[in-house]
Amino acid sequence: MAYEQESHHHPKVQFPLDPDSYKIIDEIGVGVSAVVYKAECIPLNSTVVAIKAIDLDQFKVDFDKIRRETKTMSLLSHPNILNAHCSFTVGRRLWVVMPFMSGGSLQSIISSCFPDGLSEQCIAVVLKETLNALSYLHNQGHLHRDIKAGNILMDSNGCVKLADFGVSASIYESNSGYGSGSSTSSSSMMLSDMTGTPYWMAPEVIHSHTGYSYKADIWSFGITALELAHGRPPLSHLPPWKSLIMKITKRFRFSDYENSSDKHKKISKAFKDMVAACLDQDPSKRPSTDKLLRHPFFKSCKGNEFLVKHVLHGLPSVEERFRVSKIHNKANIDDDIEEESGSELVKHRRISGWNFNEDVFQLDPVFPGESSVDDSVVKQVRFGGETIISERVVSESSSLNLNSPEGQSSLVSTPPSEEQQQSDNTVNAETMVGGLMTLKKSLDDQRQKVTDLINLFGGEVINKEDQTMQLIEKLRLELEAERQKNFELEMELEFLKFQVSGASNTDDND
Ligand SMILES: Nc1ncnc2c1ncn2[C@@H]1O[C@H](COP(=O)(O)OP(=O)(O)OP(=O)(O)O)[C@@H](O)[C@H]1O
Repeated sequence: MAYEQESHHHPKVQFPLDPDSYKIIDEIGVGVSAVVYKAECIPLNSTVVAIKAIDLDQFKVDFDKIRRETKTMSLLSHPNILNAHCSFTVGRRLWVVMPFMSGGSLQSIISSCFPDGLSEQCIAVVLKETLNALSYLHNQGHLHRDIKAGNILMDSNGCVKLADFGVSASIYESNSGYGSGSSTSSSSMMLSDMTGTPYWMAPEVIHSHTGYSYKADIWSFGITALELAHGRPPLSHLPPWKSLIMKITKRFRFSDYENSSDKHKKISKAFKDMVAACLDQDPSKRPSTDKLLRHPFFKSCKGNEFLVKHVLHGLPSVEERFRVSKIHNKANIDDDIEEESGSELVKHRRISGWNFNEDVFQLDPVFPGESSVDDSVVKQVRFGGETIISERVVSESSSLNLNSPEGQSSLVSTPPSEEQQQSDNTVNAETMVGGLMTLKKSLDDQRQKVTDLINLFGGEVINKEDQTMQLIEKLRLELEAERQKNFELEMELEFLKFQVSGASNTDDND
């Protein structure tokens, strides 16, 4: 076994390092590459634990690195950080045994019980505790790299802990290669290897000029704030690749997250101001964790009992919620399939630009022919005293045209106005290539997810997909052969021409 078993800390309580000591009770979550179980540790009085089983086949695992990092992580200790009990490999999976947090993740809480988000008072408690954890990590010289509601867990006392730091983080990281002091300097390397969904990713991580820094954690923290407030991260109504394009083309702004369903939601000035600071495009302008902790939004913040009363009270168990969400997801997939066949045209129409809709605080797509794209005005929206939106949307003829091969949609922008050019980086080739690589990765991930789901609900479609792929491959080969033949014929023709002209030349000479 390449990875030695590792008991993480607390020498008093030794969690056993073999799978047989654990009795799996229920599935409580699935991530991109892991399944999370509720289990009992039999030799330890059947202590309830959570086990995250990570599929190692998906990662280029560097066991030495994981071992080193888990050692370091186990030395970290903070009331708002969830430390794993131990970890060991089981076949091709890494089991990370950790305390069971009965409330589950904030993501699972909001998605099943608070679809329109939590109240600001609850958010303040959750974020403050998260910030305590993040501040501790940053002050110890560590980055989290995956701040999101899915990684913030709550126990039965309303205590909030930041998770997915340590073993799993180091796996994802060893795969991603971005990070402090990393020898990976090629941005395309960093991007092509990047894992995870992009909604929480800071623009500079995608652009990759500077790589990941503390301030990228702050960006993700800001996105998480919006996620808690609205029940989902900004742009999540778009597929990940589109959210990426919007960021690459700098079309992502703070207000993009607003959708018409929450337009009546009252958001306090302090909250807007705090989030706007975290989501500054310029990392150096984003506040540090310590500065954030002093922000007025966290003044007169309630305690954990408040969360027990307003969030946990009456909440179904995490396993129950997971069961329901699984059924719900399946229903959604069915809906999508139906919708796809019915309104394909609408969904696959090309988009010629984006118009900022001030009334509903969102970006509306503009379809070719509707010609409502204002191609002369630089739109600016002021928000909390700062200019958040500075958008120039122009007609189709000019510059960047990301036309997907399927002709699904395209985003079009023009060269920025002079004053914009000074402040805005224009999209360069490196950025585009990097971004597209990330995009490809994201699409691959999505494809994998869809494949997994299809497998889960019966594999028939897979065969169709396989057949289609085979057909495409066959056609590609045929096309290639055809091209080769054409080429040979052309060469032959050239040769004949040459011979003919050579012959006539000699004739002339004669
Ligand atoms: N220690 C734990 N106690 C209780 N529930 C947990 C625990 N760890 C994870 N979960 C539940 O399992 C779900 C999935 O966890 P996981 O970390 O795999 O997912 P994720 O962070 O949403 O996805 P990703 O793999 O993209 O990071 C969480 O949303 C949470 O509800």
